[in-house]
Amino acid sequence: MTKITDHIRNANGKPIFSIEVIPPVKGDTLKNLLDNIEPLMAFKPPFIDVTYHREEYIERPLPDGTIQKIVTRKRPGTVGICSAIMHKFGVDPVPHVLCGGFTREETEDFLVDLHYLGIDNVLVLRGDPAKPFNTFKPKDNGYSYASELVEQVANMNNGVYLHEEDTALSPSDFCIGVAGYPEKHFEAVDHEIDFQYLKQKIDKGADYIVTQMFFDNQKYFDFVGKCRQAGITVPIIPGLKPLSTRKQLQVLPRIFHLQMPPDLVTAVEACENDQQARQVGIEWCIQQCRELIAAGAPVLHFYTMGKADNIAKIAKEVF
Ligand SMILES: NC(=O)C1=CN([C@@H]2O[C@H](COP(=O)(O)OP(=O)(O)OC[C@H]3O[C@@H](n4cnc5c(N)ncnc54)[C@H](O)[C@@H]3O)[C@@H](O)[C@H]2O)C=CC1
Ligand SMILES: Nc1nc(=O)c2c([nH]1)NC[C@@H]1CN(c3ccc(C(=O)N[C@@H](CCC(=O)O)C(=O)O)cc3)CN21
Repeated sequence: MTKITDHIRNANGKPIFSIEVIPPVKGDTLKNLLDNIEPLMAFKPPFIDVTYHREEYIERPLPDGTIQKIVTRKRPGTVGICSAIMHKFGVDPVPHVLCGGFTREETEDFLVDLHYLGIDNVLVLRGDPAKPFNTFKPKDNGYSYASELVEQVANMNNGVYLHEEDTALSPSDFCIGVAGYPEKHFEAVDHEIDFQYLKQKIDKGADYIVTQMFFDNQKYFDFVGKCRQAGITVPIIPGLKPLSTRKQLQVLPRIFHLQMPPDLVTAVEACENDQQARQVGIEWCIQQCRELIAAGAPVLHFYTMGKADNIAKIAKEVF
């Protein structure tokens, strides 16, 4: 399996198309997901990210007045989907590996499974709070920050597993991606602090950065400039999501803590229906892509969390 950093190197400056998919809700089949991304294979993504979704908590009131807490998982199957993508399309999958919901030992087992399958690329994240909570809580003996998980993966790459009683284990060879926030991670007190923690992830062994989505390229350019100034030399991949409904004008800033450029707001507000908004989202994203490519972005990474027809239209214009 080729590392993401090698895919970038092998492209020799030619921009790469890549996508991110979300596992279907349990009970669904993989077929819809694969059918959806099949048309995008024409644009030859060398890798596809598959998100990971931790457990959620449901609270069920009981007749005796107490509350039963039920733990459930809405979107299981990340590793299976990675394997399917690898074998159906011959594309390198990049599973997301989270701190949330995992002990260190469970993380080690997860990474060992990936290694068995020949999956050597991972995106290492802290992850979101478990629904319905709004603060992140690590599991007992789990990690609070992505940098700690980066360190564990980097240790495994050096043949150092969690427990020294496990002797003579082979080193893994993971290429490690991490998340970066051009508009600051919402929990960070200020840009400076957030930036120090990003630097920490790189210093502990991360090989590249993928950004949170943004709609104003200047945010990405400023972020890259700041990284370079701070001595971060790894590739910085822009993450892009074409706006696709009118509602997203409010929803996306709320979920992902980003600003919508006034021109995009005006254009979407002038739309009479979601079909028109989807078209505005496509055109906006095409402009973003052209400018990013001209500025030398190594990869354009698309968050295709459902229907991918808009991504196909964008890729057709841009690649
Ligand atoms: N489920 C998935 O596949 C994906 C999830 N995400 C998102 O990733 C976000 C958080 O993940 P990461 O960026 O990997 O987290 P991170 O651990 O790098 O940072 C999380 C927050 O903690 C702060 N922080 C980091 N290190 C710290 C330290 N040592 N001491 C104090 N504060 C520290 C950061 O400034 C930031 O506010 C979540 O919002 C999550 O939803 C992003 C992409 C995909
Ligand atoms: N905080 C955070 N959590 C994540 O899981 C996450 C990020 N950020 N940033 C990078 C990627 C991108 N992700 C996503 C997740 C959902 C949509 C999405 O399109 N969601 C809905 C809107 C929200 C809703 O109504 O639920 C959509 O209809 O487009 C996009 C990107 C997942 N990843």
